[in-house]
Amino acid sequence: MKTDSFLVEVHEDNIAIITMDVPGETMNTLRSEFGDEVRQVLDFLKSRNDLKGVVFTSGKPDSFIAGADINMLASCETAEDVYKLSRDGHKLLNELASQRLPVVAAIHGPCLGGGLELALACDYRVISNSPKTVLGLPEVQLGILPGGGGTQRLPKLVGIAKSLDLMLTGKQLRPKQAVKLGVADEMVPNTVLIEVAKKHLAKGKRGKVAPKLKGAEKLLEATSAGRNIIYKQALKTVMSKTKGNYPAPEKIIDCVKASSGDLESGLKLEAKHFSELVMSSESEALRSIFFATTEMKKETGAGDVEPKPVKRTMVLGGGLMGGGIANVTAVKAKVPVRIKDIAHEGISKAMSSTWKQLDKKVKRRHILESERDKTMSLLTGTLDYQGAQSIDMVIEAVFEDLKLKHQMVKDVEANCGPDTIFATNTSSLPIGQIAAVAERPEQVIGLHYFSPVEKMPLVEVISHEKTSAQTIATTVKFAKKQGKTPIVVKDCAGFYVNRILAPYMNEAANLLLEGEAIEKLDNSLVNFGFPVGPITLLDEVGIDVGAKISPILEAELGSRFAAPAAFDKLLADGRMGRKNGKGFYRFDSDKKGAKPVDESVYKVLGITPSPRLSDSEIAERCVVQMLNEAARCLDEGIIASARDGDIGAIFGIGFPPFLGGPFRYMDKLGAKQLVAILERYQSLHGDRFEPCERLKAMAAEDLRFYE
Ligand SMILES: C[C@H](O)CC(=O)SCCNC(=O)CCNC(=O)[C@H](O)C(C)(C)COP(=O)(O)OP(=O)(O)OC[C@H]1O[C@@H](n2cnc3c(N)ncnc32)[C@H](O)[C@@H]1OP(=O)(O)O
Repeated sequence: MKTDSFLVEVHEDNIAIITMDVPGETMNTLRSEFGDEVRQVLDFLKSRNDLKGVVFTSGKPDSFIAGADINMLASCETAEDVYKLSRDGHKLLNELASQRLPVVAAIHGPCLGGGLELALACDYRVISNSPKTVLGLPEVQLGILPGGGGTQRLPKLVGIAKSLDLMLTGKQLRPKQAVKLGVADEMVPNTVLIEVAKKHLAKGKRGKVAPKLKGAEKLLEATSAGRNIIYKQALKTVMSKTKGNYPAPEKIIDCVKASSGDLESGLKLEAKHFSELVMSSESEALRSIFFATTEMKKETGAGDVEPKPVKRTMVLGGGLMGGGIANVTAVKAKVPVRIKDIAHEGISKAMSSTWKQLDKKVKRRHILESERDKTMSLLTGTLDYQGAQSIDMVIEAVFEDLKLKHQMVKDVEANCGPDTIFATNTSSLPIGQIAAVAERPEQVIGLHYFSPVEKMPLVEVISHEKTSAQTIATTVKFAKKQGKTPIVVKDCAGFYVNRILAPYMNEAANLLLEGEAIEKLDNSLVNFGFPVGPITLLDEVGIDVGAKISPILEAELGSRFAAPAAFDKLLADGRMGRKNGKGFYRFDSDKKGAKPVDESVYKVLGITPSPRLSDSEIAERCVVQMLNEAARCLDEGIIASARDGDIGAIFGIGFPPFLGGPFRYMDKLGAKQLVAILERYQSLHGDRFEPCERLKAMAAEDLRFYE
């Protein structure tokens, strides 16, 4: 039998193979409109007494089911609609689970969210050993919880501690991990997936499963007192991470608590919490990030222009940034990269950091030794440009000095091929100025990575006036291969991310000089939702780096960028932050946990801390500076859209994801309200708070950035 999205074939051995293949879609997702089709399938199974079992699989070449359709969730108008959706799903999955035939899910490719919940309602799960196969319940990353029975079925299968870990982090399990945890029963090559799945059917219906637990986990999960310890610890960890800004994790814990009772009550509670979360502003914001990044995956950054292939690359400079860029080029993009440095030490340092990272993965059995060696063979070093003619893209990561960068441009043009792209990883110098000495300025582009390169998801691709569309498209495509989310921004001091970060950091510095204490400043912004506070960030980035960038921004963009003069005193006192172990915090303490403030810094700055403001006042003063500058960037066309501005701030700075980025947050506040706040601060603290024209115009007409 066949419906639009399901094909049921009965093989000679009387085993029914259900293949899900939603027409016209790249990936299968679960939608309420499939309810009738699933019912027809279940009725068909019921009608065939001759059947011995069922295998459920996907017709998509490299994916199983990517979860419930997020668009469908986003279009729900009331919590009641969502509740019904969840309960309808529960009913169908309960029926699948309780019908007389054993069912095996045969999984190859992503099996996420509702996809895994469907698989959990089956008796067994056989998965392919392909790196494309991942299993997980990532709903928490969308600000929701598994609403298809996952909060009840997973704990029954693998225990509560493992379930909480999976659901609270949203992590995706590779095949080996999935089998080890007991989420999947067997891992086999994709070519024999269906055959092996069929073999599991011989075991019949599964019945109740006792999670395979060991040691302390077993002891704790056996008693209600023990389970309470696990819940308490989970809540503590969650709260320390979320600062109460995300409602989903607490509700996940609540549902898992209910999983030790009867299934139906647990499912009802799950549907209730799920429906409230889908309607929450936090989930709306987090969903917007999913939609934006999915959209961005398809964009070239330069319209219809075809990118050129990048088969060979060179990185200039084997320092922290250069080493990181070489790493993602080899590890993620799997493209050969030559690290050119002036000294052997630079090259070997860069190569050994990638070796260490890969070797750790070998030791944890995440990759094979042969994979490590294959990746390492993509990394080579050189002190000169010999053989550089065939390089398609050079990425320079040398010292921030215009003269030096000019020399690099000239060297590359003299030694590489006529089509070689010169990408500069400058964080502050205008690309147009770097390209000024180029014979082929159309092949010069900015490619600004964030530190640590291996971890930070964003890159800014900066075109200057003469950059060609093909250079942009090629660079954007290559950055994506490196696993990055690129935003294309215009050439201006600070580009987008550092430009909106600078006034925020300066405001924190102003507050410090007004007497607010260092920990209080950091805690205020961490409680607001940033991953680290501004003073910690300054220590991490380097006080000297901040001091170098500030005058460039001030000269190009105006006095609102002036860094507090007292900061010169810090440099005079030899304070650069973590890199030289001397900054706002003490780096010499071996105590675990938060680093203590280096109290002597107050003396250097000539201040005595005397906190006056509340956490929210501190956060507001810093954040509105960032918002005002972000609106200016959009107005000036530095970023192409509010969406790019939101993704840039979230992925580059860690702007609180639950607020959806600065533009969505401005829409939430309302332009009128934001302008009023800025004007109040302007009257108190001066013109650096003057609202930009765009915001004033939007306030006058009550406009929003997003429809
Ligand atoms: C009731 C339940 O508990 C609730 C849920 O299940 S909520 C959903 C939980 N699932 C998720 O969060 C997974 C979301 N998807 C992803 O993370 C990624 O798409 C992926 C890892 C599965 C694949 O990534 P990748 O290979 O890069 O492909 P990607 O471009 O993202 O997606 C391919 C297509 O599938 C779509 N898609 C993937 N997952 C989707 C989902 N859950 N809902 C709607 N569309 C989805 C994308 O929009 C894209 O559509 P397009 O081809 O028309 O642009």
